Amino acid sequence: MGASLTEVGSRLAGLMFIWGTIQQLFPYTIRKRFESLWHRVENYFYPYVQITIDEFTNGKSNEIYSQVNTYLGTKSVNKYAKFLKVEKSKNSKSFAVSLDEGEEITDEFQGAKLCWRSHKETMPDDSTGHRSRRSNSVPMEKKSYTITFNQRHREIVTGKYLKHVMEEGKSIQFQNRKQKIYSNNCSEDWYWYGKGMWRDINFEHPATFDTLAMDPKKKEEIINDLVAFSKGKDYYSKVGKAWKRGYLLYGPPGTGKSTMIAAIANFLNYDIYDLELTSVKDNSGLKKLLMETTSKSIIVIEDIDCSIDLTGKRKKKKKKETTSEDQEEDSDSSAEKESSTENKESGKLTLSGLLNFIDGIWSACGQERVIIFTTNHKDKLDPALIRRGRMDMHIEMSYCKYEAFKVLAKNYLDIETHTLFPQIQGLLEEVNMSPCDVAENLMLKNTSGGPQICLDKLIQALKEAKEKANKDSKEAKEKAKQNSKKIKLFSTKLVRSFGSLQKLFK
Ligand SMILES: Nc1ncnc2c1ncn2[C@@H]1O[C@H](COP(=O)(O)OP(=O)(O)OP(=O)(O)O)[C@@H](O)[C@H]1O
Ligand SMILES: [Mg+2]
Repeated sequence: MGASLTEVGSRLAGLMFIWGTIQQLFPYTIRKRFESLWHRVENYFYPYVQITIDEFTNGKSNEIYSQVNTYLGTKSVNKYAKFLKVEKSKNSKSFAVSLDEGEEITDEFQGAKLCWRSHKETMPDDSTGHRSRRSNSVPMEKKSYTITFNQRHREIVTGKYLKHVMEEGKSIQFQNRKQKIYSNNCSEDWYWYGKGMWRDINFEHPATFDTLAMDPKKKEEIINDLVAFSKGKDYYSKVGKAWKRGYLLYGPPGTGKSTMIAAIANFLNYDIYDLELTSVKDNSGLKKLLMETTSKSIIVIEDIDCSIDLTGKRKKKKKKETTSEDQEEDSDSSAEKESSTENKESGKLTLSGLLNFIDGIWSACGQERVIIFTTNHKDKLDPALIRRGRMDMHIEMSYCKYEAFKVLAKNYLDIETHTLFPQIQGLLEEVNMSPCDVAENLMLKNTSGGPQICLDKLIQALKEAKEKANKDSKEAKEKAKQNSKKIKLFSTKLVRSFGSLQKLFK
């Protein structure tokens, strides 16, 4: 296509000269006829349309250019283009390939053949106002891509193909970017790259669903739910729901709630916003934080029962400092009753503010978002906070059972079976031990020892835990017995004194 263009150009110049003469010599109606004839002749000799995509438009970087650049980079690898460039930016996981200047590549879409060409012009010194601000050794460059195609494919290209290129480019860029974890709770001297209310750092947690120890059926259910969610754009818009999903992870400490969040983030390739509610001043602060989050992200509130007082008052920062008073208040609270009074309270973070954050009208300001709460005490949470629709899936992270142990044994010791497994299975049915504690025993600290040493260590720990549990339950029974004796003694004394009182008054 490229070689014939010069030849066609000289023919066109001749025809333009003829057209100029016609315009001067003939009246309007005749000129109109010539005009339509001219277009036919033009289309006969050169039936192509060309679109230019500049790197910058009106001084601002052109988003389409970068998406086209990424799209063509992946195409060029398959299409055997000869002159390529490789770049790696700070925020991407791997390098990106792109076409070198002057290189051409062809593409096909729904029967249309398209020719892409990369261009670079070095701008003269006085051509731009920005020139003076730049170092003299770095000349200003104008980069662009052109796409040339037969005009009969104009509709396909402008209507569908360019959209396809942009979406593909965007998706490749998204997959290739480094995941981030954002926090709203950082000291002033914390090292950070971002601006605004969130501070970010690269997220590089190795947890995946393969390394997560839990019941395989439950795991599969969660994975299926996540897949359905991530592919659910059309479904959510069809049913008129904001494209978001809430997960409540609950269970004792060390059962893998935080690990599950990391596994979900890695599975979906989403960024994480770790929201520390104790650092949020009031409801409007919460709204501002929400507005600064991006789509395709997970908003996490860990230990939700310790973060905000359900009566609307703020709790103390340290999570373990819940007093008995707090607990009483919690159990009495009801979100529906509160919301009316809380809304009147200004300058505070309230439960109704949090409910609005999750599924109020503002929560739809970004798409494809997952919200995750974690708690050790599901029963302490207000039902309004975790009702379906807000927290769509309630996932219990439980003590380590045999199936979960097998995952840990494979991850930590690289074994799928062992003669000690049946004994461990029996013990795990009797003893409550968190995956965290099981994993600690499986750590190969002395590599020469092999799996046997770790499994023996685990059996020993399980036996000790069993003994302790038996002892504790015996002590508890003994205490209960003594208490009931005391109560009996007290009640007989009470009956006796009541009897003697009755006699006295007779
Ligand atoms: N289900 C699990 N699968 C794999 N590893 C686990 C699992 N549960 C715990 N672990 C291991 O134990 C460590 C602690 O787990 P994690 O922080 O996820 O527990 P948690 O439930 O969030 O605890 P807490 O309630 O105290 O926040 C993790 O670093 C991980 O290595
Ligand atoms: Mg945790």
